[in-house]
Amino acid sequence: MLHSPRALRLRSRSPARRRFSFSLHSLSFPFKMATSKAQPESNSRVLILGAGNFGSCLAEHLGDSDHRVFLWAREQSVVEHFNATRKHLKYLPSHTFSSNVSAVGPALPDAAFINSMDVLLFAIPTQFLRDNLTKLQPALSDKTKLPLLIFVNKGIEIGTDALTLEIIADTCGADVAKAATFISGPSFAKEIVLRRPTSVSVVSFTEAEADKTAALFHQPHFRCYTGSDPVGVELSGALKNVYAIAAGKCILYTRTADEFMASSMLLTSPKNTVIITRGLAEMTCIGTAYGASPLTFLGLAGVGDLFLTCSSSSSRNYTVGYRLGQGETLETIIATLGSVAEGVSTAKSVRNLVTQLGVQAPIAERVYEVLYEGACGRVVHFAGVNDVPGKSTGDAVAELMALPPSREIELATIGRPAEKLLHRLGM
Ligand SMILES: NC(=O)c1ccc[n+]([C@@H]2O[C@H](COP(=O)([O-])OP(=O)(O)OC[C@H]3O[C@@H](n4cnc5c(N)ncnc54)[C@H](O)[C@@H]3O)[C@@H](O)[C@H]2O)c1
Ligand SMILES: O=P(O)(O)OC[C@H](O)CO
Repeated sequence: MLHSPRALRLRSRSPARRRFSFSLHSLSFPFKMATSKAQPESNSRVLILGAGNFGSCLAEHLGDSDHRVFLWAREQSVVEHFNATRKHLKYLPSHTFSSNVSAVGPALPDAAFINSMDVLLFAIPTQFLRDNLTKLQPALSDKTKLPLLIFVNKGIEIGTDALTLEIIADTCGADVAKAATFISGPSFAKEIVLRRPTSVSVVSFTEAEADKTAALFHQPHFRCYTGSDPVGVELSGALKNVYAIAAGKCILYTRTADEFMASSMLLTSPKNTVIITRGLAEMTCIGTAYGASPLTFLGLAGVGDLFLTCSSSSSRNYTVGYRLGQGETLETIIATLGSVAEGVSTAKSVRNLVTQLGVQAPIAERVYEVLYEGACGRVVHFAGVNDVPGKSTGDAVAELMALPPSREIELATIGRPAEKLLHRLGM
């Protein structure tokens, strides 16, 4: 029997958790900051910016919990079709959305509309966030009346190598960045709509904002665990996408003559155990050097999401790797994927970060080289023998295999990027 989602949600809600297990670099931050308006338990007015896979799914999730949800879509046809049929033209096309979800757009909502919201949820791919926040900034200028600000994108901005926290600080100021909350973790959009059990990390520099976000989202099939390391959670979500491309790409080698080499390196059982384990080590090294807590990478947003994304053909990033392995070009894959795979752009920033931080991340570097310097999925017949100029997937594997022995994990806590960021935020 299906209980009413709201009844279940209210019944299962645990007392607000007040104790955070970790503060960035074990510091506590006794600063004054803007926090959002008090949130009602239900009937919040929520504007979701970005009506793609995830924005649409989260609209349904919150609509399910008795909130009044507005979904901003950039396409007139999506807005009209949604409001006429309660169906989305592109994502979940056969699903009928809750009656308390409606679409707005295609223009960005104006300041009066924004100011009537309790919650703004950004489900826009990372590369487009700066532009949209710049346009919305005037509506967010009164720091005493900020809505709850939630970000679910998982990527790093190319060109600047900025985390979302920095993009928010650049466009809307330090107070808004400090109040922002980030949701990340193993969560496929469609599975949330199907009410499959999902658990996520919900983090903010401002504990009260993370608590409000958790209360807003928490349902029996959607558990929220709060935390205070947005830098680590952001890096986790962005980096796991790069390793998912590597994991998808492994499939190539089951059918080629260099199977032996690949299988000894990558295709143990389960197939991508080594990618996941070494990927986690690389993520933790990069994150710790950046200034995040190594523990964050052991959480839902870290190993949890890495494991899911590296193991599932439902993942767009894994699919990119898989299709590269089938011999398709990156251009064709991007043009036909129908949805964003953040790892493709994030691989560029990760390469810069790895160089800047001086850490070892050979898998991430090989992913970059295969995506941008190589044959993009052209099948090579023998490892190390390339049939086209540039880095092939076979060469990448051969290089990884040929690395000298090294320590399994070595964490350097340089922490300069995070320190710089905290300083900018006045923390
Ligand atoms: N799909 C998932 O299961 C999932 C889960 C967790 C996190 N995420 C993250 O959420 C973010 C969005 O993912 P998605 O799956 O919804 O992607 P998507 O490709 O399905 O949708 C992207 C949306 O962004 C919109 N968009 C494109 N260009 C834009 C611009 N210039 N300005 C504003 N909007 C623009 C598109 O119209 C579309 O509605 C990504 O960072 C992704 O990593 C996705
Ligand atoms: O489809 P992907 O690869 O973007 O993964 C979606 C989510 O991040 C999984 O948690």
